[in-house]
Amino acid sequence: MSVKPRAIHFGAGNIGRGFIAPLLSRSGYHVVFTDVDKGLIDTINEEKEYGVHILDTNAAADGEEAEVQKIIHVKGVLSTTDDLIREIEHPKLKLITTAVGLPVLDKVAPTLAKGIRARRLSGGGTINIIACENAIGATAQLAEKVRAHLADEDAAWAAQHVGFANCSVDRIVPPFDDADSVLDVGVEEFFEWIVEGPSLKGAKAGRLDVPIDGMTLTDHLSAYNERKLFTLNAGHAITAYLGHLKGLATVDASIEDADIAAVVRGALHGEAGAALCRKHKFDEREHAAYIEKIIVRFQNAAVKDDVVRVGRQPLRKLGRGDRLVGPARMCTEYGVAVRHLATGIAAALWYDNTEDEQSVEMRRAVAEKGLEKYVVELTGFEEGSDVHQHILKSYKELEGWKKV
Ligand SMILES: NC(=O)c1ccc[n+]([C@@H]2O[C@H](COP(=O)([O-])OP(=O)(O)OC[C@H]3O[C@@H](n4cnc5c(N)ncnc54)[C@H](O)[C@@H]3O)[C@@H](O)[C@H]2O)c1
Ligand SMILES: O=P(O)(O)OC[C@@H](O)[C@@H](O)[C@H](O)[C@H](O)CO
Repeated sequence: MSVKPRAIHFGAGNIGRGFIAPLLSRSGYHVVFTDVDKGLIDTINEEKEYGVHILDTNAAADGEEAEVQKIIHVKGVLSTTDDLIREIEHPKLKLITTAVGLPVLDKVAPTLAKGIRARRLSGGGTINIIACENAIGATAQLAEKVRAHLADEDAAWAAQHVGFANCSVDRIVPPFDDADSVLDVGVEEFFEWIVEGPSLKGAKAGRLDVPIDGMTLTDHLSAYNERKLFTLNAGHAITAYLGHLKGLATVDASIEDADIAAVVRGALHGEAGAALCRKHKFDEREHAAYIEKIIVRFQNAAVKDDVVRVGRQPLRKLGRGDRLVGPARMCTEYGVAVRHLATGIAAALWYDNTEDEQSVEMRRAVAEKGLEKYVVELTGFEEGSDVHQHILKSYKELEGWKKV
């Protein structure tokens, strides 16, 4: 039996293979991927390794090959089988992470509850669970869903032996098919994984027994969580929706468009940024540099990220606490006028992609309910309010941006 500490990662997709597993692996964990996709799990078990290609714009411009980091000795188990429950019982298991998409946590929760019960009955030790999804408090949401499936004695055991820590996770991992193996992923060089330290359980409270190289622990996660979602993801979404409207396929091509860049900079610097600095007392100059670094990441032509990936599930992205409406609401709370964020919200409402179920549902609702009422329903901004008026005005203006 391997003596290495083990980690199970739910979701062997882009962020799982391209970000979380590489950090776990280089920190000495044996990584077990679990996924609903049987083909993917079979391939992981056949190949047992894959490459992470670092997509660096400067290297690409100089004609250099991308650096490839090999991730070795990985294993896969299908998430719908009892093999996964046996993995959760494993005495060497220390950590469970997820990157499956926020709505999928509903499906992961009953499996985790079953695994936690099995671990208690088999005398297993303490573990930590971290949901690496783009949302504020994703792990707390998962914890609540798991507890709903636990019997009292299992919940009492979990309260002692299972740490649920929220996190903020940042690395752009686009669709990638430039390699021979389907398991290979392409990633930007940058990454940031910030985890709520006080929620972790182990030999020493507030830290992992086996630390992860590249993970930062903090006591102030909510500030970092909002900073990332309301800056990177807000800017990313606005770039993608405006790019899509103009018929552009990638994020780098979209941010090169002067009209789009002006909206993104306006939304991030003067609006979301101003509100974040007021709320969290971020240093204004440092925050401006944080924004500009993000814009350089969007410009990375080696990443070639797809606006359709970045714009996926527009209704989730238009959620009241999410990347567009969330910062707009924070602006109104902190006395900052909302203009460019209103354009971003309007651009999201224009997002028309028949292959995206939420886009289809949203465009149908715009037609059936009328834009005025639907904006109130989605955003909570009252009809006639300043932000509501600006969303409507931008929506009309953006019609002129549409590629004919
Ligand atoms: N790609 C990025 O740049 C990036 C960066 C930061 C955070 N994230 C977040 O990470 C999460 C995953 O994003 P992604 O880009 O890796 O998506 P992805 O589609 O590439 O991967 C998701 C994986 O989850 C699997 N999955 C679906 N249902 C499952 C279930 N019930 N059990 C186990 N596995 C299941 C899918 O088969 C897929 O392999 C999302 O919440 C996203 O917001 C993504
Ligand atoms: O994953 P989503 O759909 O929440 O958002 C799309 C992108 O903005 C996102 O995946 C970013 O690439 C990522 O958050 C970078 O850290």
